[in-house]
Amino acid sequence: MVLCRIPTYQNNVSIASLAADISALSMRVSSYLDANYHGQPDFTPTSVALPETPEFEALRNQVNDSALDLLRLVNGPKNTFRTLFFSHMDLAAAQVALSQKFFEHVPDDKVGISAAEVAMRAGMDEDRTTRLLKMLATHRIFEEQINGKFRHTASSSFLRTSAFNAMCEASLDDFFKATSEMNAWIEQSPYSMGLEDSAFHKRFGATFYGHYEENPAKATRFSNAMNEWSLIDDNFAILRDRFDWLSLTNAKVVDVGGGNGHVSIDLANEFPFLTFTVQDLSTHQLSTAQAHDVQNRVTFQQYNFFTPQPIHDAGVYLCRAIFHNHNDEDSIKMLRSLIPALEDRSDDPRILINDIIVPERAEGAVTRAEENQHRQMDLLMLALFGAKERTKRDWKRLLEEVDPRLEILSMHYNPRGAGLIEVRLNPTTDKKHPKLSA
Ligand SMILES: C[S@@+](CC[C@H](N)C(=O)[O-])C[C@H]1O[C@@H](n2cnc3c(N)ncnc32)[C@H](O)[C@@H]1O
Repeated sequence: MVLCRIPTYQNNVSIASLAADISALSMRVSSYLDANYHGQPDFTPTSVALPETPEFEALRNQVNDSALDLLRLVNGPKNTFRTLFFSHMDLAAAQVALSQKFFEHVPDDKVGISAAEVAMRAGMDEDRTTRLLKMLATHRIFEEQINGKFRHTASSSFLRTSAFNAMCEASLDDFFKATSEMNAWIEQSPYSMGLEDSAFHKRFGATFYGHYEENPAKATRFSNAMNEWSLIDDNFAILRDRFDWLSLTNAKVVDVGGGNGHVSIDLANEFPFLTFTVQDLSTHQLSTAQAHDVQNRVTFQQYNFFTPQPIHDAGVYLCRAIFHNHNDEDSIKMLRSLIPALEDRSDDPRILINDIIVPERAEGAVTRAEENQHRQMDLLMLALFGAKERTKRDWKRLLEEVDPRLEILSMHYNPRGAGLIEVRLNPTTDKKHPKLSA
């Protein structure tokens, strides 16, 4: 007798079971907000900001998984895809609203303003302004009142006031345009990827940073966006708290590819005994540095991280968000450029990698909503740089290939973004016959 294995699906959920989950989870969210004196959010511009604690994030992610599944079941594939595959129209409305400054033109009051007035302030025609505003209002980004005037909601008000709009604009401008070339680029380059072999390069005819060197206004917007992004993915907290800075005997830090040095400046403010050298190739990045109060402890140096590291006496080589925008081949070159600076040292220096550690898959405490955000970053790195975000296994493989003596001392996953990997060069490991790491 042949026994057929019945496939099991993780997907055995029903509308009723999801509704029950959502109900229970929503009560927990609401109680959490009450217990922490947060107030309950609504769609008005004065709505409370949500907490960003790990407990709240975990709840929020679970609600997302269940609520999105419920919508998928209720809508079915046809309606789900109708919305998903046409969502670039929704994004296009936000793209124009950002570049035409709709969020600033609508006043910060309860009365609102007509589409004709928004159009006049934006310097464009009323017809298109109305259509774009109406699309946004379907997402509760602006509210269209019965008298036809548009006023702010919590979401539109957020984009009016938050510096996060620099990241939204960069995403809907350059990133969006580059990503739309992804399939054409893969057809052209099915087996390779890199800075000059990417969807971005195909769209703009230059590498990401090359394009920004030629467009200083865009470069400034990106630099602002990066500053703001660090608030969103919470990677400064992990950098500050998950490495024992106080234990350092050598308090000299080199921030490799440190941009305008904002991370070093923040660390310098937290730890007064540390000194920093911020290295970057871009003179534009280096020129926008604002070290102010800590300028005697934060210095800047132009340096290409594909060439040998010139500073051989630092205690920490910080590499924040510089590998995720390079493919493996380039990342290996960058790390190998550091090795001579770590060799024959009695003070046991560290490499600190502050980059995303992508979960292998959504399981256990990792929700699909959380994995989706990491995967968005992974594919963004693919589109912009022909590069990747890496899983724990990818990081181990990469470091082993650079030099078998590189030893991972700790890895801290961050559900909201960049994690932290502490690495040292273990002098006792045989370069040719490494110990097999666990
Ligand atoms: C994603 S940004 C990260 C900046 C900073 N570490 C941070 O976390 O905000 C990457 C940085 O690498 C710099 N960069 C790119 N190519 C470089 C190279 N060959 N040598 C040195 N820096 C480079 C860019 O100018 C940019 O500032």
